[in-house]
Amino acid sequence: MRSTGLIEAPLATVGAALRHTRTAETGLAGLGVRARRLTSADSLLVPGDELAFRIAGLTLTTRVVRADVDGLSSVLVSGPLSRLQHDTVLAQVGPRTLLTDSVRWTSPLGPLGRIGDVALGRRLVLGVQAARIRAVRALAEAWADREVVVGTAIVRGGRLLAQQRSYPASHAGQWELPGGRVEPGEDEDEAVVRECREELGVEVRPTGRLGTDVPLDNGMLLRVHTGELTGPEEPAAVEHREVRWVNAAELPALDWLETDRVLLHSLRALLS
Ligand SMILES: Nc1nc2c([nH]c(=O)n2[C@H]2C[C@H](O)[C@@H](COP(=O)(O)OP(=O)(O)OP(=O)(O)O)O2)c(=O)[nH]1
Repeated sequence: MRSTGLIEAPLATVGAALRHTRTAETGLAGLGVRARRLTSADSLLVPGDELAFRIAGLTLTTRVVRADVDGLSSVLVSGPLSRLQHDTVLAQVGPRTLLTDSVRWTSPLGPLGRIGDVALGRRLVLGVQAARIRAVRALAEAWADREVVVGTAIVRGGRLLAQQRSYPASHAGQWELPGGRVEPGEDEDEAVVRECREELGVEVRPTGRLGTDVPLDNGMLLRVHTGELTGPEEPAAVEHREVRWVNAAELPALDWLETDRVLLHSLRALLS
């Protein structure tokens, strides 16, 4: 079953809304479907997260297998179906984002199950898809006007540059990506170049984007760009406690800011 929706927000912002736990939980409440996250407590879903859905007295559990800027996929872990595959694919269409949601499932009951599919399953799935698209649209369109904080993923020789905060006390010692607020009159690439100069004393060329946006508690959106060093300077900790090049295996061991943890799978993919 396939449903589509056009959303007035950039791809990375729609990707974040799609990953937001609230989309799964409250988006479906109106249909009598109760959704509950079973694994991590982060606000954005990450691969490996499991969700339990209660529908008409039955429980169905799914696991997220992909959560990236181009969409979200999950598969059945347990429940009264023999197979379930849910894929949401996102594509940028000018300033908007096209969302295509497909659900494929196999009923375990043979011909009898197929009758049930037509009578109940299809109507329910269409309702669920419409509710999800409404929930994603509401969040993404509300977030689209937020101020942006750029983060920069600089990679060299299979290692990512991470920096350790020295302030405020609540975050001192935690790791983040170089970056900061986009200032008035500046675009995101310019902010990446300026922040890397100020924080690391290096020249960086922005090369693209990574992962979905991440909503911050301060009402802003964290948006990660990729970049490469173009000059001979070595990155130095100007305002930070330390800078470090980390490989894919070392990545999860650092004490990252909570917001950055939901991007680790995208950063790891960049290193491999
Ligand atoms: N630079 C950066 N900021 C991040 C990351 N993750 C994350 O939540 N943030 C947050 C921390 C801050 O609230 C905000 C970044 O703002 P900023 O770098 O201008 O730093 P700040 O608020 O401490 O302000 P300032 O005094 O340095 O100007 O975004 C990240 O990976 N890199």
